[in-house]
Amino acid sequence: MRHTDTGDAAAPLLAASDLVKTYGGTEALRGASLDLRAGETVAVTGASGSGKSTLLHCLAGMVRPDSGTVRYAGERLEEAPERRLSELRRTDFGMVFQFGQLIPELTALDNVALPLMLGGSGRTEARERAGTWMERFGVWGQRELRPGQMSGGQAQRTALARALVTGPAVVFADEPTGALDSLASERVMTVLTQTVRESGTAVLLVTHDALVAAYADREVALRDGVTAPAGVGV
Ligand SMILES: Nc1ncnc2c1ncn2[C@@H]1O[C@H](COP(=O)(O)OP(=O)(O)OP(=O)(O)O)[C@@H](O)[C@H]1O
Repeated sequence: MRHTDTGDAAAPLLAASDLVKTYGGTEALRGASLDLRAGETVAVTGASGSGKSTLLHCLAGMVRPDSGTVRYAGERLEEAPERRLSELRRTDFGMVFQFGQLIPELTALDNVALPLMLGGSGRTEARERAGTWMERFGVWGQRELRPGQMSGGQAQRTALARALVTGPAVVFADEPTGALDSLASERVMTVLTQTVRESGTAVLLVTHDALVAAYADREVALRDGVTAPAGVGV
C-alpha cells in the first residue's frame, strides 16, 4: 500500500503546527498551523505576501521551517532527510503551480505520462493511463499538442492530470487558476473538485480568489504569516 496508515481515522493526514520561517529579515511565517484530512480540500487564502506559498512549500517538504512541525501520516517531515522528501513528492504528493510548468518540448500526453515513466512504468502503459486522466480533465483532444499550443485552461487541466496520474494522497495547488479568466478558472475548479472527490485525494489549495476558495470544503486565512480560520479576527 502506497499511503502510510496512521491507524487513527480521526488523525489528519497532513498537519502543520506553529510554523515559523524567516528569509533574511522577512518573517514569512510567524506561527502557522493547518490540518488536512484525507480526501479534504482546504483553501489557504490571504493577501499577497501573507505567507501562503511558504506554508504550502513547508507542507510539501520543499522548504524546511525554522521551527514548528509538519507531520504527514504521522511522519515528521521537517526533520526528514532530503531523499525521503523527494520520494514522497514522487509517490504521495502531486503539484500544480500557477503556470502549469509543463515541459514545453513534450506533447500534452507525454507530459502527463512522464511521472509514471519516472516511477518505472513502460511508455505504452504510461501513455494509456495518462490518456484516461486526460479524458477525465477534458483535454484528450489536445493530447498531441505542445503546451505552447494550448489555451491557459487546457494547459492547467493537463497539469492537473499530470499531478493526479500517479494516484497521490495529497495534491498541492499554488494559485492553479491565477493565470486564467473566470470562465476557465471555474472549469478547472469544477473538474478538479469532481475528480478528487471520486479519487479520495486531499487538496491543499493556495488562492487569493474568493470564488476559487469557495470550491474548497474549508478555508484557512493567513495574515502576516499567522493562520486563523477564515473570517476570524479579521
Ligand atoms: N525564497 C525567498 N526569499 C526571500 N524572501 C521570500 C522568499 N519566499 C518568500 N519570501 C518572502 O516571504 C513573504 C511571504 O511570501 P509568500 O510567497 O509565502 O506569500 P504569498 O502569500 O504566497 O504571496 P503571493 O500571494 O504574492 O504569492 C513575502 O514577504 C516574500 O517576499
